[in-house]
Amino acid sequence: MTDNKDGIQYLAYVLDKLHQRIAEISQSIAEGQKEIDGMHEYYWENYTEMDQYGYENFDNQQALFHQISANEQQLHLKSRFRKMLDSPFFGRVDFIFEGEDEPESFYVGIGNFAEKAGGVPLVYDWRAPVCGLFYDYDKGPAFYEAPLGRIQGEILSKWQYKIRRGKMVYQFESDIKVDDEILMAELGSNGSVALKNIVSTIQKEQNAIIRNTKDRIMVIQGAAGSGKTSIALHRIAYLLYHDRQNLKSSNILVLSPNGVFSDYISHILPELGEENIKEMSFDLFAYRQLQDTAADCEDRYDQIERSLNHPKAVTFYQEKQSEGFLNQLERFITELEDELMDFRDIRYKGYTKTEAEIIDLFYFKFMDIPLLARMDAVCDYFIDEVETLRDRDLPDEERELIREDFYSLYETRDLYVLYSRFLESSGYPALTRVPLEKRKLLYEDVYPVLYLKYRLWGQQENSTIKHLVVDEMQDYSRMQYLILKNMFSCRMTILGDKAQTMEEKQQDVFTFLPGIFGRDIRRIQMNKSYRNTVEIAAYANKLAGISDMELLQRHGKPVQEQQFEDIQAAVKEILDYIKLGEDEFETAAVIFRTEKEADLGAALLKEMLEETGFDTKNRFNYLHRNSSRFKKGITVTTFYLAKGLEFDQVFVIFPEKDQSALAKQGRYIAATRALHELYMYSVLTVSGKHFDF
Ligand SMILES: Nc1ncnc2c1ncn2[C@@H]1O[C@H](COP(=O)(O)OP(=O)(O)OP(=O)(O)O)[C@@H](O)[C@H]1O
Repeated sequence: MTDNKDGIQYLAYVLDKLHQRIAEISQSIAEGQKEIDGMHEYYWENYTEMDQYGYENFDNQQALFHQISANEQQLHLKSRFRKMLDSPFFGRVDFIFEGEDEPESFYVGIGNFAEKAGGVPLVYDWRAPVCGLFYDYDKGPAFYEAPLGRIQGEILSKWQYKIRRGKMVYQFESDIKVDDEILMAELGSNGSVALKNIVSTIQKEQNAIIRNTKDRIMVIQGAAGSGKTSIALHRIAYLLYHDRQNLKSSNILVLSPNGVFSDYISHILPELGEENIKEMSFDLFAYRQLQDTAADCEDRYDQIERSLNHPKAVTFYQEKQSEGFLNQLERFITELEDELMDFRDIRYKGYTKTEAEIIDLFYFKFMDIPLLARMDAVCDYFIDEVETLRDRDLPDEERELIREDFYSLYETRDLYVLYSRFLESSGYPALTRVPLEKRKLLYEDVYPVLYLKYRLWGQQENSTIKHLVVDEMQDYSRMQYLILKNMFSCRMTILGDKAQTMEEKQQDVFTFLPGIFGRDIRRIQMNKSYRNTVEIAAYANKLAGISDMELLQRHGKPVQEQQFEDIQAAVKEILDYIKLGEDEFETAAVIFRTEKEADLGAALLKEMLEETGFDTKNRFNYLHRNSSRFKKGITVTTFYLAKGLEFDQVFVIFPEKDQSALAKQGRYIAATRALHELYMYSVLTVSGKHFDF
């Protein structure tokens, strides 16, 4: 045994045991593989002689599956232990259980590790109940919730360790919370192309969200850089660990803003020893759902670009997502019940369903079925009657003919036509009358049409998803939440920041979410920012008029503001400040207002960088709406695509003359992407050449 109160000795001990365990697992995997090969061989040699009922074959297959799954589990374990060789633990709590004399030491790491399977852990998974002590308390009385109830006691000391490549970098006893030197060191480090795991420095208020299993719907309003996305992902890891029986990674869905963001967060769960989860953009989902209504739908980005480029052009975006519009749509749906129908008798080979009978079925017997799906029920009822009377089933072709007859009682079943009619009747321009393949919906119409679709056709609830995470909650309208509520009746973690709304007006979803989800909602506010230096956060807060943010005392270079004639001059200036050499920064971003400006800026910057010999092939990235990767080096993009990401240095280039509310939000979103250095440039004109994709 070793002295488990001495971090360095304990490290050596744990590393030794890890090596031993990895060697044992490797051997067991090799033996398992031999078994699998043997089973295959046996099968091929004997399958012609196996019993005629297939019992032996079935037994063999079961044994084979069992062995393959055992091997997969071993491989998974081996990969986790190998990861732990780099840094087996990062914390320790010495805790005296109530009624005992001697403290016990609990080492905290990214996973459980015991000398033997099922043995007492040498290191505890950060998600284990006892590890709550590490995140929630300082020295003194403390407790944690174990499966059998609350465990009381006292923390005698708490330690923090930084171990890299199996070597102790530093260790110290911490009297204060984890909010200390290690946190500062972590925050002071450079940004990378993936969101980092924060297990070693999770803060108390963040821990409370991560470990909350009580509240069905959590809504987290958090300032820029307060760790919302990090927390959401750590929370998923925590829930997967705690409810292994019922919750699998395939039961969780994240609604994320775009592909690059998905890539950016995709490393965390595997890093925490969990499988990755499904991600989807709501827009993409909506477009797929509307494929049989319109061949194409406009992007949200087109909507933003239009608002920026043609601020005076008439747009109904806000109006069409509003509660008033939705109420109008609801009234229209009620009127359709009557107006859409053109009842008459339906006849089939001597059998008749009279108009009166159809009306009775339609408005009474099947009244709970959504309008456009209801006639199927009436039709099935009739077919059933005919089949009973004739005492035989009707062929499929005949059934289809009858069905067509029943469908003809609707004046139209085309959603596009119905929605257009609604627009006209409510005083909006109608949609252009074109065949399906030429139809393109404006972004402002996408969700109203989807809403109409669900109200008229019904919406299937998704029962495989047991937990839904909605990131960037401020970018979803009330209507979108109504749709989500009908799609998912599961638990939800909804997070975002009203100050980062991508519209002229900030949206506080909390004004309408309780009305949609009821009182089950737990609201949490996080005002502490971890990403930016004090200088950057203070500057950004001023831009957005925020005064209640708590700043972590990490200082850096003052924000530099400058004005230039045009984009070319601004981009030229950047060359003098970008620090992407060795021992310097890892990531820098040049963030523009619109696609056109980013396009131009990217072309200019690339050319100028090439002249200096910069490796643009590998370290220059123009991030546009179809990109799916975020790379190290310099990224050029727009503010709306930079959302959720972070960079060591950020250069923001916006036209001076655009002081619209949306451009202001854009400046705030762009500025809060900076970890260490921020340069705010304004340009008087935009001119020059374009980027060649
Ligand atoms: N407890 C913590 N320990 C170390 N780093 C942290 C902690 N909490 C947050 N961070 C860091 O702060 C930065 C911001 O985190 P994150 O991106 O999760 O915030 P956010 O609230 O989603 O931001 P935004 O809304 O601005 O996109 C990240 O670099 C993250 O690693």
